Amino acid sequence: MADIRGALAGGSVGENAVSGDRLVADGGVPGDRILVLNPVSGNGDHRERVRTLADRAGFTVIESRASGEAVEFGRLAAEAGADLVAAAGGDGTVNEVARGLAAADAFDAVTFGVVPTGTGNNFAGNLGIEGVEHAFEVLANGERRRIDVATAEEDAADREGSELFLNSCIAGLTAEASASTSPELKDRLGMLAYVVTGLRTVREFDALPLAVEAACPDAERTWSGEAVMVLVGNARRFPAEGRSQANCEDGLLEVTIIERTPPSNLLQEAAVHRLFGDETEHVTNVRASELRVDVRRDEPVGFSFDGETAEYEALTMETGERSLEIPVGESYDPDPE
Ligand SMILES: Nc1ncnc2c1ncn2[C@@H]1O[C@H](COP(=O)(O)OP(=O)(O)OP(=O)(O)O)[C@@H](O)[C@H]1O
Repeated sequence: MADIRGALAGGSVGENAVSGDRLVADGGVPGDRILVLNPVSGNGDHRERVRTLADRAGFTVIESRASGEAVEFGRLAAEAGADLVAAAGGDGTVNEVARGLAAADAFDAVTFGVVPTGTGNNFAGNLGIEGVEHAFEVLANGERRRIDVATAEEDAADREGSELFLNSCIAGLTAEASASTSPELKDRLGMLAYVVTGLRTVREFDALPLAVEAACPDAERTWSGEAVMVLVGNARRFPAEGRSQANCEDGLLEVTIIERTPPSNLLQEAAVHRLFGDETEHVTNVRASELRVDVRRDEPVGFSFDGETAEYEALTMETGERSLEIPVGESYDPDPE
């Protein structure tokens, strides 16, 4: 508790003076509702609106000032005893705050709220949360479901790397694809925008020699070969048609492996959509409770976890079934198929 009071009082959280002063003056628990706000997500025009609605709903607002800070604030909020911690931002901010809750080992103690103020807001969309005002209605009255949380651990001996994703993980993302994905395309296609850009910019030497091992409900499955990307969905799947929301209460990851094909086949967005069809020979789809992705070359590969990138050589992913309580919108479907 001292930590978050220190953060609030010490001015390390930007313009949180009003709530911070009041809470510190109280000398008590800094509110049982804390909202971590990314003021620059999306087009950055949501700050005052979110603050007003959050204030009405009784939240203490903490603003992130830099990348990564929302992880720390999520952890501090949970350690301070908050029982409702919300993230206002895009998928990246939601991911950061959830990582903070994980670091505090607080998934069983905290309800997590999502206020979509990012560019793609893919995770919020998959939970039926349609906008900022709607998010506050959902926080007040939405049905509270327990959602799977996916983790990825590095397979190195020292096991230093550990990641978390709520929505999706993409393996094989080049730095250029990640940097050159336009906000317009992200807005239109969500995470698929990275895939489209990735496939458009893929070059001969970008092929990924991969070995994939998947623990599927019926059997172990293995795949090896040259891939362009591996898409792993927790709340998101990558279908040819129909809903892109996955069942995110089943303890399973939706895995799509896109094999390398001649680049000319991958240039059109329509072709990318076709790629996800079941009939194509270039795509493998499996559902897995655990997935190991092993890169069979010397340099590491770019992975995007809910849009935040990091490099690894080998990762084992799994889901914690129904590990985090989140209020969801009316259109959320626990079993979208
Ligand atoms: N004050 C800040 N200044 C600069 N960057 C920040 C700040 N606070 C957070 N960030 C970073 O902003 C990045 C983008 O945030 P986020 O992913 O939430 O929004 P987005 O990219 O607009 O939306 P989406 O991921 O849904 O498309 C994250 O990496 C986050 O760490």
